[in-house]
Amino acid sequence: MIEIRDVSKTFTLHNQGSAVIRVMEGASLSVAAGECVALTGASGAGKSTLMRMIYGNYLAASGEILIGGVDVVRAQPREIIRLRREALGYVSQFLRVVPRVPTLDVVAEPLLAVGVDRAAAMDRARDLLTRLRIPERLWSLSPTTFSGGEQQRVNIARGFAHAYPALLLDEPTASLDAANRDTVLDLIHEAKARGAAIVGIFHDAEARDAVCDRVVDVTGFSPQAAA
Ligand SMILES: Nc1ncnc2c1ncn2[C@@H]1O[C@H](COP(=O)(O)OP(=O)(O)OP(=O)(O)O)[C@@H](O)[C@H]1O
Repeated sequence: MIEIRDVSKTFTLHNQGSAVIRVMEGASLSVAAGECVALTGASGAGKSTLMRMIYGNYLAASGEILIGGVDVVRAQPREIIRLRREALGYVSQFLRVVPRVPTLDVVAEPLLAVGVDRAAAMDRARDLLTRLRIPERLWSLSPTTFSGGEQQRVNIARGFAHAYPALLLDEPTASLDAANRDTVLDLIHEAKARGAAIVGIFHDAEARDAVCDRVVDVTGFSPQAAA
């Protein structure tokens, strides 16, 4: 479901004499439906860079990144937007808060965007907010004023609302208390059980071991390793 073939990445530093730095070469990885793969490697090894290339925020210099048949490397912006709406979810620790939109709508929005009817979308949003222990009195408010941890949990609820076939997780359990961390691990297990292909970065080794089937060290994709 997520197929990465021979991907390389360079950065051109335009403010430093257009210096070109090669950060990745020969990155290949295949993640099947129902599988969760953790990216590991020391700080600076390229975990976030690979995740950003899969999501289409960074453009790979060469290679292919196939998500449900769409090659993210060659896709037009319009196709990437559709892919993100329908097939490719991304859960980070941080919520991009839109002022004045109530929390329930923030969580239900990805479902409404794919045509789920409003009542069903709201039911799913309520269920997720309850499971992630966001008090009901906050549901009608915008998360703008919420605590960091509350915003993180709203973001997780939003990220798990729609059943994306491919899911990227960037430290989804970081700084959560034990009960909410367990809920997130349950949500990951449920996503796997319905067939999601998942790639994640987990600094929490216990959480990683609880949900991941495999670990891939991106150090193996560094240009030195490929040389
Ligand atoms: N926008 C950018 N411009 C230039 N270099 C970048 C950019 N993004 C990442 N890099 C470089 O690419 C390399 C990999 O960085 P990346 O953030 O992917 O590492 P990481 O494994 O996610 O690290 P960490 O665990 O610290 O988050 C680093 O050498 C970094 O300096």
